[in-house]
Amino acid sequence: MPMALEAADTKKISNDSAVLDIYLPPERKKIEGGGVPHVVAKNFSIYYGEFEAVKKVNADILSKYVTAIIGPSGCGKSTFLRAINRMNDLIPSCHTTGALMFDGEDVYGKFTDEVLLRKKIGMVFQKPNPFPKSIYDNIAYGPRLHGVKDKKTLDGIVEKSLRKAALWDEVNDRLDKNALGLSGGQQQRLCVARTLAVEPEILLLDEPTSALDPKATAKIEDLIQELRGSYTIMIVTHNMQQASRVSDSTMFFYEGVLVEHAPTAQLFTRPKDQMTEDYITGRFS
Ligand SMILES: Nc1ncnc2c1ncn2[C@@H]1O[C@H](COP(=O)(O)OP(=O)(O)OP(=O)(O)O)[C@@H](O)[C@H]1O
Repeated sequence: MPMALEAADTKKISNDSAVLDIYLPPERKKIEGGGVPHVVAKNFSIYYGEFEAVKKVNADILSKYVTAIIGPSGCGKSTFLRAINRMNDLIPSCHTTGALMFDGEDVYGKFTDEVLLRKKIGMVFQKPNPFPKSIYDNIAYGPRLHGVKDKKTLDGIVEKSLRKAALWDEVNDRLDKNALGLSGGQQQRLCVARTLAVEPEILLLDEPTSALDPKATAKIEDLIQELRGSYTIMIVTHNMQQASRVSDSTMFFYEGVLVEHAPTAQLFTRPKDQMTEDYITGRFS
C-alpha cells in the first residue's frame, strides 16, 4: 500500500514514471523502458462549435502503461480519447486549441499525416465492428492498405496479430469464414487483432467491454494485461472496478475538466480531490 502522499508528489505523477512506479501495487510489474511521456496535452481544449467539451487539459500519458479515463456520462471522456488519433476530424464543428503532442510531434500540426497517425494510434470502439469479410481479410485489410501484398508476409501478420489478441486458437481452422459469425467477445478481440496488425504504438479503447457479457469482458481485461508493456493503452470505462483492475494510472474527468490524474492505486484509495472522492464512492454518477 502506498504511503501518505505529500501534495508536491502528486504534481509530479503525470511527469515522472518513478513516482508512478512507487504507487504501483505489487501485482503490477514495473515496465522496463516504459514510463516516458508518449502523449502530452498542454492547455488542450476541444470544442463542438462554441461548446468547450474538453477544457484546457494538461496531462502526460506514459508509454507502455495502461491509463484509464473515468467520469460521468457526457464529461468528455470519448471526446478526449478520439482527439488523440484525430477521429474527431470527422465532425465538422469540432476544433481544438492548445497543444497535443504524440512522440514529441504536434498531433494537430499542419503537416501531420492523419493516415500514418491512425496507423500508429489504433482505436477499438464500444461495439465490435468487424468488416463483413473473412476473419483473414479483416486482419489483412490494414497491412494491405499500407502496401503489404506478399501472401506469406500477410499470413504471418494474420497469425501473429490473432495470437497477440488471444484469438488464434479459437479461429485458426476457419480463417476464411465471415467474421460476423463470431461471438461478440470474439469479434471484439478480432477488432483488437485488426488494430495490432499495422503495428501501432498506442491502443485507444473506447468502452471496449460495454457490449460484452462478463466472461467476454474478463477475456478483454486479460488481453489488456497481456498487451501492457508492449503498447501504450488508454481505456475509457464507466466501470470503476474495471479501471482499478486494468490500469496503472487513472484520469477523472468532470464536465470537461480533468479533475485528477494519478496512479490508479492512489486515486481509488486516496483521491486528492473531493469531487473524485464523491464520484468513486458513488455520491454521484
Ligand atoms: N458530435 C457532437 N456534437 C456536439 N456535441 C457533442 C458531440 N459529441 C459529444 N458532444 C458533447 O460533448 C460532451 C462530451 O461528450 P462525450 O461523448 O465525449 O462524453 P463521455 O464522457 O464520453 O460520455 P459517455 O460516457 O456518455 O459516453 C457532451 O456534452 C456531449 O453532448
